[in-house]
Amino acid sequence: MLRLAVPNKGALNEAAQTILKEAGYRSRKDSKELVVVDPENSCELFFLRPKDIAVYVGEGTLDAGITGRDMLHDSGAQVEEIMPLGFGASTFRFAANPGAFASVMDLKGKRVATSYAGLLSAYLGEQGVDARVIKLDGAVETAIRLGVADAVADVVETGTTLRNIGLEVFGEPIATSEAVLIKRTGTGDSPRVQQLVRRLQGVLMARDYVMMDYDIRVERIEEAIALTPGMEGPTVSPLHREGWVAVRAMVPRKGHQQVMDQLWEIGAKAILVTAIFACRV
Ligand SMILES: Nc1ncnc2c1ncn2[C@@H]1O[C@H](COP(=O)(O)OP(=O)(O)OP(=O)(O)O)[C@@H](O)[C@H]1O
Ligand SMILES: O=P(O)(O)OC[C@H]1O[C@H](OP(=O)(O)OP(=O)(O)O)[C@H](O)[C@@H]1O
Ligand SMILES: [Mg+2]
Repeated sequence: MLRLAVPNKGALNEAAQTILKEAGYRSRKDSKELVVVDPENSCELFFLRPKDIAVYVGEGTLDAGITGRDMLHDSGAQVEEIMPLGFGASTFRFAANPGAFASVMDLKGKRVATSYAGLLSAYLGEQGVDARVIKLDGAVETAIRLGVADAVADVVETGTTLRNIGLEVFGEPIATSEAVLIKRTGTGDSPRVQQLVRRLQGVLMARDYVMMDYDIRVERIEEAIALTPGMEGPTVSPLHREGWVAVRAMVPRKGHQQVMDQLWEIGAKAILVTAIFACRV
C-alpha cells in the first residue's frame, strides 16, 4: 500500500490534485474529505496541511508527499526531494518599507517577521547576521505596519501582496521553490513509490512534449532527423509514394511551431502535431 500526503488547501492544493488525477489516482469528492482510499492503485491519499507534510513523511508515517521545497527546508524534518513537479514556483524574499534596507547585512539587531522561521534562521546563520526572528502564522506583510517587525521574509509569487501594502523586496532571494515529491531521508523507494514516480514523470513529459508526424523526401531525412531527434530516434516508415518516408517523433511543446517552419523549409509535407495524453518514459 502506498501512503501519500497531499496538500489539503492553499497554493499547491489544486495543482497537486490535478497531477495525481492525470497520473491515474483517485480524486477526493469534496474539500472536506481527509483520506481517500484508492484500491485500484493500492494507495491511500492523506490530505494534510502543507506545512505538516514534511513532518509526517520525515517520521516515516507516510511513504511520500507533495510539498513546497521551501517548506521541506523550513521543517528541518528528515526528508529529501525525489523529484520536482513543475508547479507552485515562488521565491522566498526579504521585504520592507521602500529604502529601509539594502541587503541582509542591514538586518543586524532588527526584527524580521516570517512564517518560515526554520528557513529564515538557517539563512541568517549562514550569512552571519544576528537578527530577531518573529514567528507568525500568515499575512506576515502586515507586521511592519503594525510595528511588530522591521522587515519580513515571505513567499513572493506575483508580488501583488507586497505592492498592495506598500512594501518592496530587498537583498538577494533567500530561496527559490516549487512543488516537490518528498520521501524520508535515506529510505529506498518501494515499488509503489517507484510506480508513482514513473507515472508523475509521464505526466510531466506528456505536458512538455507533443507528437509530430510528417512526410519527407528520402534524401532530406538526415536534416529532418536533426530537427526532430525524438527520444531514442524517430520512427521512420516507408510511404506508398516512392522516394518519400513518414516520420514520427516526440518534440518539445515549447518551440514546436519553429520546428514545423524548419521542416516545411526542407520540404516536409502533411506536418501534424497532436497532444500526448499520457506516456511512460
Ligand atoms: N502565491 C503563492 N502564495 C503562497 N505560496 C505559494 C504561492 N505560490 C507558490 N507557493 C508555494 O506554496 C506553498 C505554500 O502553500 P500555502 O500558502 O498553502 O501554505 P501555508 O501558507 O503554510 O498554509 P496556510 O496559508 O493555509 O497557512 C509554499 O511551498 C510556497 O512556496
Ligand atoms: O506574491 P503574491 O502572488 O502576492 O503571493 C505571495 C503571498 O501569498 C501567500 O500568502 P497566502 O495566500 O498563503 O496567505 P498566508 O500569508 O496567510 O499564508 C504568501 O504568504 C504571500 O503573502
Ligand atoms: Mg500561505
